Amino acid sequence: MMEIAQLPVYRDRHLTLLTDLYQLTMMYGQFNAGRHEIRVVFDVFYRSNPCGNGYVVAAGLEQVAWYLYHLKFTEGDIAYLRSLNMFSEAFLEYLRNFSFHGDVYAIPEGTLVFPNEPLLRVEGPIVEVQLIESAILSFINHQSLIATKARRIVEAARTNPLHPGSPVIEMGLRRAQNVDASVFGARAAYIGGCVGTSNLMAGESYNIPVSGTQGHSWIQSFPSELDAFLAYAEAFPEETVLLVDTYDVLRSGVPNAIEVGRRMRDAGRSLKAIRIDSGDLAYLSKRARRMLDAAGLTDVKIIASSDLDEYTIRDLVTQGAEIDAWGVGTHLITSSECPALGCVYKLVAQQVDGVWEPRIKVSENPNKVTNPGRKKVLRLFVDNQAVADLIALDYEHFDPSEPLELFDPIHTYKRKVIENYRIEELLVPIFERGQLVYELPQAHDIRERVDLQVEQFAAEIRRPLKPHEYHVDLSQELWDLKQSLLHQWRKPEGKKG
Ligand SMILES: Nc1ncnc2c1ncn2[C@@H]1O[C@H](COP(=O)(O)OP(=O)(O)OP(=O)(O)O)[C@@H](O)[C@H]1O
Ligand SMILES: O=P(O)(O)OC[C@H]1O[C@H](OP(=O)(O)OP(=O)(O)O)[C@H](O)[C@@H]1O
Ligand SMILES: O=C(O)c1cccnc1
Repeated sequence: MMEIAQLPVYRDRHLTLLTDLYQLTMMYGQFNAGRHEIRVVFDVFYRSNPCGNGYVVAAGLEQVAWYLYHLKFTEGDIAYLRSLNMFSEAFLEYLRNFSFHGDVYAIPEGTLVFPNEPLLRVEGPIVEVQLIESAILSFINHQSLIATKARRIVEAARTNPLHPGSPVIEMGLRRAQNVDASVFGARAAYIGGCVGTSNLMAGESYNIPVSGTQGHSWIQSFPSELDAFLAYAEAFPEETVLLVDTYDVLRSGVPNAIEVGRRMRDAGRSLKAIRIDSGDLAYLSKRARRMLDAAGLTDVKIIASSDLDEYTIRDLVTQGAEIDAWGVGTHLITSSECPALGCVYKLVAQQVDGVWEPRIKVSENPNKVTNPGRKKVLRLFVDNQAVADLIALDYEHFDPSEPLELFDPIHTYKRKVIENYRIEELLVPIFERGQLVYELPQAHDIRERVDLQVEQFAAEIRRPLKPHEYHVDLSQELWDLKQSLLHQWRKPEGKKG
């Protein structure tokens, strides 16, 4: 954790009051009633995949770990809370010694996850676990969303038969919703599969490869486009990328780039790439390719940028665009098509006299009824393909040598039996009694994990449009428990917890 605390993105940070006031009002109410030590369990989960995707790439856990590790109220925080005239001095005094003593289990970053399964399970004294809801959701919602969007864009770029594996570079800093969205967004984009970022703070913080070309201002500031290109090639002889669309791509930009390319070749160097940032990218890239090839500059790559997203990239690929690499900003860093992931944080169990009691939130909408109890998430594999995730109560045991009947928790007539399966338990310990027990992986290791994860799922689940729904089922015991609690709370008098 000390290493992470030194990362530029976390330097001089203090986020304890990054919470909603109602968390403090609930904490105070519990404290006032002498209930603040009651132990509870909350689950973090979302209900539907963003952008019509078939899955989400889990991300944001590192930020959660940093936040919980550093959670404490400063004198400044306490003075501000006092100024609200809502809390007693006894409560403010209690906050002075506050820190996180709970347990956190989480699905590691870079794992493919699905609706309704707990991505995090947080256990601890109710006041502590309540305070952290807002910040945890903000970290997980943001980074998981951007990692998922990035994955969609990267997968689109990989469909290019002319340039298989053509890389995507994240360049959205200027369009991101401010500092954290840009830096943590760049991290998430890298986890999702981008090869690098233009954002230096993200590069410095997370060891993400950085890259940069030049803007139109560079070209405009010289007497001619050729002068600008030559000066750039002089300054960066090993990494010369020339922006060719300031005046006229085919009449001026590409011919000038070819001139620079020839001169570099004569000097024993090589022009690396041109970048086209406007116009019809299919037409211009094909024409530019022909012109470069005709000049013997077959190694010069073509980078495209200009309001790209996964749809435009796929479309350009089908048009046979000669694009070797993609620079993507706005639509990636803001996930403009689907601007929020809906992770929620729900109370699922509470300790009463030392015994865990399940809790449920009832809703008219069956999809919104929560899954009660302390649970685990099991991923079931048959022949190394993930076939379903099973949410079960944490004490349940499954013997993979015995057949297992799975059923849809809403349409229970939909059933299937699996045999000779393998189980992977997804939730791993992150904090135990307030101590960080998890070694946080590097961003590039998480990125590699995504590639491995994706291979475990059928193509039907991964396709970008109307994917097949991956099964997330409940164990029989959990389903029975849910039904019994539902019946109990739907009785007119209900039962108070
Ligand atoms: N061949 C193509 N097929 C589909 N979409 C394309 C193609 N070429 C470019 N696009 C997309 O069309 C849009 C063009 O944007 P816009 O009309 O703002 O003009 P522009 O060419 O970027 O010019 P400028 O940056 O000078 O305003 C971008 O989103 C770009 O990604
Ligand atoms: O298009 P995006 O996916 O957001 O990618 C980043 C954009 O940022 C830069 O544009 P700039 O700020 O100079 O504006 P402009 O090119 O749109 O004029 C760059 O030239 C890209 O076009
Ligand atoms: O390096 C680039 O080309 C770049 C960086 C940020 C935004 N647009 C372009």
